[in-house]
Amino acid sequence: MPDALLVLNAGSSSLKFSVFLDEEPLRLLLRGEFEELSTRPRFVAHADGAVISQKDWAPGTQLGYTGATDFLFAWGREGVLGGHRIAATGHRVVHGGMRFSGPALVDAATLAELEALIPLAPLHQPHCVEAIRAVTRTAPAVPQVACFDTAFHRTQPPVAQAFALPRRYADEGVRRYGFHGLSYEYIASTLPRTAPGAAEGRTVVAHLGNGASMCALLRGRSVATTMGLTALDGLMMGTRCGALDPGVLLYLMDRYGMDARALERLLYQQSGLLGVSGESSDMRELLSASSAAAAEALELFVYRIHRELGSLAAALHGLDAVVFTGGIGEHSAPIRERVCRDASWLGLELDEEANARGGPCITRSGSRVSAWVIPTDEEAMIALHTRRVLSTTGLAPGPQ
Ligand SMILES: Nc1ncnc2c1ncn2[C@@H]1O[C@H](COP(=O)(O)OP(=O)(O)O)[C@@H](O)[C@H]1O
Ligand SMILES: CC(=O)OP(=O)(O)O
Ligand SMILES: [Mg+2]
Repeated sequence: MPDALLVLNAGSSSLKFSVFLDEEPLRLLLRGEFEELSTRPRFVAHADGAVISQKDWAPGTQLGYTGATDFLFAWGREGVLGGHRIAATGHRVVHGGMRFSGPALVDAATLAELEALIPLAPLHQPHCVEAIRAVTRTAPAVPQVACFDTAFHRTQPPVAQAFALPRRYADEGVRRYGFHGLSYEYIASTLPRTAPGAAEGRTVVAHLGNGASMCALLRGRSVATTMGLTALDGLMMGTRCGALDPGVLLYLMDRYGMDARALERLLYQQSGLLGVSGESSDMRELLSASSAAAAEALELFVYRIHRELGSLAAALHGLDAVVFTGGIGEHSAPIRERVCRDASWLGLELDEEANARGGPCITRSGSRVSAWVIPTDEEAMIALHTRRVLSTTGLAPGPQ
């Protein structure tokens, strides 16, 4: 009987999980999510498209990532895994800093390094560190593998990773890292099958979810991306501001006496779609809202994507294809349509019907630049990395 691989993706307020069977190719057994972990926790698990388990906690319950992980392992022992043993847990870890350019087996030293990177990803890193600690406590014999959002971008040329700051800051690691790398890596791995021209050429992938970024791929390798040292830079996001004149920070500090924590709250949690609309960080809600502020938030969201598309096309010295992915990129035809219309000067001719259908190709047959909708799967990428690390470190379990 094949072993199971558990994948944990700790987001800013949710914990997504998947269980894959270690077959060739990997087979998804079930997946699910905990939402609103510190306010109104909910758990749901799906298998073969149907809900197999659900639980709601009382409003105000502080389940947290530790409580969620403990619950998940206890639930797993109730028979839902059909006797498959969990051979390893793979985690999405947002920041790998300078040290990690590929997945790594977690030990005490690795965990300490991940913890030291918390200030660089305050919305994400504390949660994956907490999930790793919880698994260590609940299932100490299960090996854990950290898979980094930053790793895929380490192929970028030095100039794309540089800030124009005095050199000593770069030497201590103040440079552009980029994120959503597991998503981009997954998309790059599917291109030869789904969009062969894009796989061989100059492609910009737009990962548009709660967090949003874009990546320039040259023959499937990252050469530039919109996020930087932290997951704040680049596009406007659900609650994050994206690119900002650094002078704004100086102004806010002088004018309002804001310190680092106050700026962190403002830039990570109160800005973006939420800040500009004053209503919601959720794209679905804004698309159905009627206020002028919601319309302005959408206009700015699309404008920023278009501006970054031009910039990444410049980094690629041209453009052959655009890929939309992430919750918004995969599901919002109106946002894709607005971006593609703005990008018509690049030679992108939208096929409205194909776009309304959700693709995969959403441009007309003669379009010089093609555009695609490709669902991402960060969890599958993590499972693949986890399996590889297990086999290269000799931890892959033998027949049972
Ligand atoms: N049908 C849809 N139309 C428009 N936006 C959608 C749709 N479905 C999901 N979204 C948006 O996707 C975003 C969440 O993206 P997702 O990639 O799931 O988030 P996360 O970054 O938390 O993984 C939300 O803004 C949500 O409103
Ligand atoms: C890095 C990042 O922004 O991740 P997410 O989209 O999950 O918030
Ligand atoms: Mg995401």
